[in-house]
Amino acid sequence: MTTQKLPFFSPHLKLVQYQDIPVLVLEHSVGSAKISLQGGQLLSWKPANAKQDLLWLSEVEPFKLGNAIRGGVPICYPWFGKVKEPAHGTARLRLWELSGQDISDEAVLIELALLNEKQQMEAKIQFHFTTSCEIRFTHYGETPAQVALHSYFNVSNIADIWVENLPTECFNSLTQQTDNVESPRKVFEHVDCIYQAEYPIQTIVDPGFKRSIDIVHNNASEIVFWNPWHTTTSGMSNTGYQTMLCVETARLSRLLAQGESIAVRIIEK
Ligand SMILES: O=P(O)(O)OC[C@H]1O[C@H](O)[C@H](O)[C@@H](O)[C@@H]1O
Repeated sequence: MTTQKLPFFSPHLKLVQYQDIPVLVLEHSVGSAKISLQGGQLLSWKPANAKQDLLWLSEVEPFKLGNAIRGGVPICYPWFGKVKEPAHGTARLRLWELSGQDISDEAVLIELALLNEKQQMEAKIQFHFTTSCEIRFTHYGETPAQVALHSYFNVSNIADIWVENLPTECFNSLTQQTDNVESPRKVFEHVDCIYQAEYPIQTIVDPGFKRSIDIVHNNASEIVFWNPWHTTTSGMSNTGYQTMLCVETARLSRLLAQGESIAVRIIEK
């Protein structure tokens, strides 16, 4: 991948170009992160001393404007899924603006805004990096909206990991039926299901990477759980599914009201 350097914002934050896509790159003592301005999408988060990225990003991602980036934490907004075109809403395809930053020795806050054609704020996203990373999304539009923080987690091998603290019932989007499922849950086939957000924390246990990841949801109503397995998926190689798992923090049935926020905190243990 070629990167082109653009003007520096601060010693810790710079803007680079990944093919067509402008990307903020943070290098700080709390860790390193990359945020695409298309989509306001966190692409990478590696806390200080972490051996592996917490987030998965497709190794075949073409970084083309107007093409949804496969990996990181896409923001699906103002709708989720294929209820309308484009799938998962327009926010992941649009350019967001850097609207604030606050960088101290112990913490970094980066804020991006999604503006409409009248320069009014439709939505805001705040990334708060400390020893963990919190992503907080706020909806400002008048019309109630859906949102999903569609996190792709980086795992050593999907065959060896499991997820703790999910409910034992979910809606299977593939069969359109409610299923009873095991908890802790392992993934060994195409899975696409929606859980009620009964428990605010899930944990991905990954013995291969010798770590666990806590996923702490705030103000979610659903958790979406997805791995495409061998299903052909745009922007993903045919082995991509082996090293990723999506556990998504969502508001699907209970729409976000104007001014309301949803957040996820990602903690490596
Ligand atoms: O291919 P995309 O539009 O990025 O969607 C990727 C996936 O997102 C969510 O996890 C949905 O539940 C899946 O049904 C969908 O396949």
